[in-house]
Amino acid sequence: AGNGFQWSRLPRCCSGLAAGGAEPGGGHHGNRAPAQGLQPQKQRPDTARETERSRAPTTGAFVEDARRLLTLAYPERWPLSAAVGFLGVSSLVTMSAPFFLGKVIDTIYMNPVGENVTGSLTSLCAILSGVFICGAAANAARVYLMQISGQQIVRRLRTRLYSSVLCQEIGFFDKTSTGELINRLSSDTDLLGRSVTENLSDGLRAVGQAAAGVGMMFYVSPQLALFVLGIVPPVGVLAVFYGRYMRKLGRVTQDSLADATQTGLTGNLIVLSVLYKGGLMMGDAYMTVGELTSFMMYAFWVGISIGGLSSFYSALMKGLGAGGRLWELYERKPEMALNVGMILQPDQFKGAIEFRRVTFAYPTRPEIPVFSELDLSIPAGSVVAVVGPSGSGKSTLMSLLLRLYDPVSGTVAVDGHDVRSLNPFWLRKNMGAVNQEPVLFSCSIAENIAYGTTHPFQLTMEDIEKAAKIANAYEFIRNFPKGFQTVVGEKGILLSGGQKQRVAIARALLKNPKILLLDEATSALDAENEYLVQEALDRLMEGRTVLIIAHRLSTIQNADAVAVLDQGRIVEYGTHQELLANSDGLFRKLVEKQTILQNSQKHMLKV
Ligand SMILES: Nc1ncnc2c1ncn2[C@@H]1O[C@H](COP(=O)(O)OP(=O)(O)OP(=O)(O)O)[C@@H](O)[C@H]1O
Repeated sequence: AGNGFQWSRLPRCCSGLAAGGAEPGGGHHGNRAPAQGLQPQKQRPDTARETERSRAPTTGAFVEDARRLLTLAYPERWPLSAAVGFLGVSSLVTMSAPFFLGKVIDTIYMNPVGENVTGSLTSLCAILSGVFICGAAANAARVYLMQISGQQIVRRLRTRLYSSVLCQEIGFFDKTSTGELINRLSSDTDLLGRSVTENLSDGLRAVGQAAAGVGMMFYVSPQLALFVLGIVPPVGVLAVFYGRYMRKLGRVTQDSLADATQTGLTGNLIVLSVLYKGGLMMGDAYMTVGELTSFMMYAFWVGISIGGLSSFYSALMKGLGAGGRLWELYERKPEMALNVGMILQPDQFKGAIEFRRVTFAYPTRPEIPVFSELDLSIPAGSVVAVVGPSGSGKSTLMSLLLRLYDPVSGTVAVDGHDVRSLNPFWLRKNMGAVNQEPVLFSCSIAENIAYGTTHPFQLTMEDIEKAAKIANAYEFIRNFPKGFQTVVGEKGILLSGGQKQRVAIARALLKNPKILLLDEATSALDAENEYLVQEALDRLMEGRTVLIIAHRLSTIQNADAVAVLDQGRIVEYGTHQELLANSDGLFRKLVEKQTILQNSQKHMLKV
């Protein structure tokens, strides 16, 4: 770490897709099998919980969701408790305001004519101003604490969710779109975070204020309070019928207008009735003007609080809805455990590969088999080129070998061991992959080269430079003003195709895998770049078992054996010469097609 890299910035992709995609040091799963001989494989996790979640929501599920929410908020219990305390103070001040404002009005009205009210009015208003300022300060403290706690909860939630996403099997990403995952991570976490903080405190405040408001209405005038409570239900019923009638009259799009009219009508009727009854009571000297004002203000607060409760309810439901989607991802166990299973000792690990009667279909298309009873053997240390028409499954062979997917039947074996029994983390650590579009990350070239090695902390700048030299990448990297510290942009966008490939080759060289998977998908490299990449690849291939998706005749000619893939099986297998000798064979036809293509290109160039 002393050479200036920011290791913490290296992406920790659990799936290990890139040439060096394995996570150094066992990652955060921590259940890495000890490196001694064969280790037993653990049971595959069940997905029962997932099925359970997809059922219709029940009271049990609701309670369970609420429990999860509370667990999430638990680490923030102290700031949240303080916020609830401040909430109590500010609500108390808010709810005492109408009472004291009523007193101020009575002080003004009730003083006998000619008496100086300045003294008592000034002190009352000064005290009240002080109390209101304290209430506002308590409210500010509540908002601050709620915001901070909410952000902490969202951060924690996002971190957990993100690592859960990284640990899923590849099939999961075939089914789930990136946009959906980003939505889960950004807006759903935000909704949920807010529902346990802001919405909950708003809800608490609404309940508290409604209860206090009703209580104070009774305190100020029990008679008027009883009268109001007596007329609210019938007026409410009236409003519902009126609203329905409006809806029938209007189109569906005018629903909100009908609702608004209904609310306005209900409120106005209630205010009118309070003024009527209160006015009569004042006339009979049962009530002062200040008391009637206080009463009206409390009635308003009760109305506002009940309105707040309904928006709190809808916000809470939104939060719970977002939670339902989040927990599913949060608790999803990958169908393929990442870091359990056998690890082969160096003396047992030779790198022989065998596909035995493999039948496979992608999980998203189970009805379309890619392979049916496919057999292929690749002896340790040999180079086997796979050729075949587009879509015949050449890349799929590699995916099965990396155990990104499991076959439906048959086995994929490394040194005689079914890859399902091997530790995927270990397996991927010992496989390198270089393809036309290498996976580069938006960090420095040095970090990209070092990514995926077993002990990145022990690497020196010399190691990285040496790998870059062998990969024919050193020269172009040195020519950048920042050299190895050049940041390559998202997916390495600031590098050319050939440069990206050479960085990927340097990365694979450092990783030093026993098995190499090459996909030389027809790339649009110019002659010089192609030569440099080919030379680097030749160096990389030395002394390894290589499975190569071949497009160039030169590669096919140099391979120890060529396997021709068609219709889900290996239809021809042998050396280049042997296959070429079969005039009816598919290989011969593929080569002829390519030769024709090359001739036509030559012809076009001459013209
Ligand atoms: N993730 C996936 N989910 C579903 N089907 C897939 C997936 N990846 C590939 N396929 C399908 O599987 C078949 C084999 O694809 P594959 O990419 O292995 O072929 P290929 O021989 O490498 O093709 P090419 O030479 O064009 O790259 C194709 O029909 C393809 O549409």
